[in-house]
Amino acid sequence: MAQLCFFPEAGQSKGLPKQFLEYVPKLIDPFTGQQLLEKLIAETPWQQSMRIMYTKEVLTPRLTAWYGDPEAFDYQSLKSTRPLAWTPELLMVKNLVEPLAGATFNSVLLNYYRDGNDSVAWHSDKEEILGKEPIIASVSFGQVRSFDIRNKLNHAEQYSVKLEHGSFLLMKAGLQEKWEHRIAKSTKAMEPRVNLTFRIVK
Ligand SMILES: O=C(O)CCC(=O)C(=O)O
Ligand SMILES: [Fe+2]
Repeated sequence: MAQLCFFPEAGQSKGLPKQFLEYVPKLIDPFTGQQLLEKLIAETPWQQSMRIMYTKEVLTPRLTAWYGDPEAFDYQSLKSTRPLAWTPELLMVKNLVEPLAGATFNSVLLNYYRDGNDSVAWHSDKEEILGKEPIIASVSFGQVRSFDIRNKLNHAEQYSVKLEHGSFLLMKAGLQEKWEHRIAKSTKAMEPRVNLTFRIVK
């Protein structure tokens, strides 16, 4: 794997399980990042999905979109809609992250957090379709948001990384088994943020 910076910036809490995470604050320069952010917000066919919470159906508190190699997996057996075809912008970012991740991704899930009310609740990405010990590469644009992680067996063990505009976060093999993550809502005014999570769907 290429040599990465290990959390060189302030703003990251101490004690992060760095064996499972790599963070590069400036993978993409701010100007290019801003252009990508605006284009992704304007041109992505964003959807708001439903999920079951206890017994009620609720709207996911953010917008999402799914892109990928249509021939790489049987999306019908995944009970999923067909992924959208890669755009030049998404391929550009994919080509940047693959050498850092040491992996070739066949899909990307986009998350659009419109403001501080948008969030993703505690979860780990460990669906069967991602295989055992998945590697996920995450790239963020726009508003800096806190990526919190907590130990599944001891919720008091909690850390956070501030995901900056143009930054890269690698969730390495093993993270999803022991740790959960979230992007919490914020009562402070928040500008839009778009996050790309590159994944390998089996
Ligand atoms: O927005 C983020 O940084 C995290 C998104 C996430 O956890 C996911 O898509 O599974
Ligand atoms: Fe996640």
